[in-house]
Amino acid sequence: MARSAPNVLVTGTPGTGKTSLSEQVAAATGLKHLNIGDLVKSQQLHTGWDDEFECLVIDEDKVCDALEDLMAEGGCLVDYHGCDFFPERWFDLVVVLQADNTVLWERLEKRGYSERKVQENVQCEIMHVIVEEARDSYGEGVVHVLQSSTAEEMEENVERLTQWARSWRPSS
Ligand SMILES: Nc1ncnc2c1ncn2[C@@H]1O[C@H](COP(=O)(O)OP(=O)(O)OP(=O)(O)O)[C@@H](O)[C@H]1O
Repeated sequence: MARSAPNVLVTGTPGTGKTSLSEQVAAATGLKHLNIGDLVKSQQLHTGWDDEFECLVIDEDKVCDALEDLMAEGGCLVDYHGCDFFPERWFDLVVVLQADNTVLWERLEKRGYSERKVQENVQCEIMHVIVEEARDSYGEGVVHVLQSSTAEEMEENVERLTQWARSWRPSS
């Protein structure tokens, strides 16, 4: 069955601005913002805590099961720092946010992350890990990389995604 509204994935290294962007686009378009980190916690879609990486270990199968019906309906804005385990067929647009390394370092430090965790995330950004993951997992025309270091860039990204969602039409 064809979706009546588009599904968008907003991905990128932690701290690049996925949640801030998704909240504003959802408010402007009526798309449903699904913050996967929050969903994992509230619905216990994990297998426990990883001491080494200082995070919950997400149960990818459970997350996909929990999302399947919503994604089939369409109109979802999925916000998560990984993207290779979602079915490719779910998304009409995949946005990868990137931020300047120094800016990202400061944002993560401000959150109270340990120095090691900040370093690992900034390293991930430098190596373009999520961009590569997105390009390996989704079609060329679907993946768009957007910069999100400044408030102006955030504003432009909100505007771009809002316009895109408003002009999207189901394929016949
Ligand atoms: N383009 C931007 N300009 C200025 N500040 C920004 C920008 N993007 C994000 N921020 C700020 O950076 C911080 C992290 O943003 P946010 O929580 O949206 O990131 P995230 O990618 O969703 O992180 P996580 O993956 O950990 O949930 C917030 O304080 C937010 O206000």
